[in-house]
Amino acid sequence: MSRTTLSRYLIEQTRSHNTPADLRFLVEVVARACKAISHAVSKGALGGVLGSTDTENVQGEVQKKLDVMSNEILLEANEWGGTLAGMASEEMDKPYQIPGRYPKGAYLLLFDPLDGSSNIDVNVSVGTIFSVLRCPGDCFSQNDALGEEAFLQPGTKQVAAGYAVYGPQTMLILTLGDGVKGFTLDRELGSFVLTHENMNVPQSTAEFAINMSNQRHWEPPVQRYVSELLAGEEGPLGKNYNMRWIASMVADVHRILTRGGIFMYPRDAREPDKPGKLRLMYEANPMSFIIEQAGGMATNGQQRILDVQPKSLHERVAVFLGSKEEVERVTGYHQG
Ligand SMILES: O=P(O)(O)OC[C@H]1O[C@](O)(COP(=O)(O)O)[C@@H](O)[C@@H]1O
Ligand SMILES: [Mg+2]
Ligand SMILES: [Mg+2]
Repeated sequence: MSRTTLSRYLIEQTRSHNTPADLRFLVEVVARACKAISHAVSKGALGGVLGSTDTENVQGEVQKKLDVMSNEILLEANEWGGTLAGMASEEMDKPYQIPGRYPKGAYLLLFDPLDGSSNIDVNVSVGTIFSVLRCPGDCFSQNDALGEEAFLQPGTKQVAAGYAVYGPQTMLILTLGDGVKGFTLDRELGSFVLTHENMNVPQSTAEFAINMSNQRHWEPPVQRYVSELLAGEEGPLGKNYNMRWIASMVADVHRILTRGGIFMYPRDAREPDKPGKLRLMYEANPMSFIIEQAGGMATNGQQRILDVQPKSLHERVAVFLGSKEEVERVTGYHQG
């Protein structure tokens, strides 16, 4: 029996679900870039790709060499194809303008080129997260420059989202708004092959993920919830919970997509003007779209993440996502 590659899946989607041909091409190009990033990541010390640069990104974080390389790979792969009006990245201050020599298209691509950078040098899974929006009608200003405003759309407007995880296997997880598919990179074939037909997040779980070292900074609803998880069978939830924290959102979310769980990165008291660590546009929105499409739930404690109206490109947001029962519970604790 022939195997379903990503290309074949996308062509079938074009036929059966009217996925536009330019969106199909866009996803294929992103997948090709992820293959190149996977290749670079796998070289490790042999390829001289480990370690940091002497630059900082707009968030004030020191950039790893692979953060910069992955960003460049994604820009170069996507700028000429004629599907995009512009791109935005966690690693770039301002939106990337499609060079004048290339045709422009209808979509906006946003990405976290390398998620989990702190894990690169210790050979733990990292990934790439991406989100696709339509460029609104008034996308370009009079001088043909693409402004930040075009990107400031709530997550409900995403037409596609996905991530690649560079782990023991390289996988690409994709949603076009019709469920979640998982593809595994066949290195001999050079193609992503459909291996996970319908990814579903179990409704209930006994596994949680949070950076416990921040406990003293959390707000009361999260303090309450996590203390109940830790109380186990003797506590109000009446069961024992296990904990996992990989510190790469892609890897933590991938585990949850595979076997359930709840992932939390709450806002805390350290930087009151920043609601959490994770970025709404590059991390929270695409992951929330995927989790919801897989039957899970994603909130910032107050509301559905996909409904948050972004005010700036690099905005941060608190994140609670995964198995519905637990996300509902901790969200409820925020609401009194
Ligand atoms: O350092 P901490 O608190 O464990 O934070 C880990 C979180 O930060 C992130 O690494 C942020 O992503 P980047 O590596 O893209 O900056 C998430 O992937 C992860 O969930
Ligand atoms: Mg990240
Ligand atoms: Mg990153």
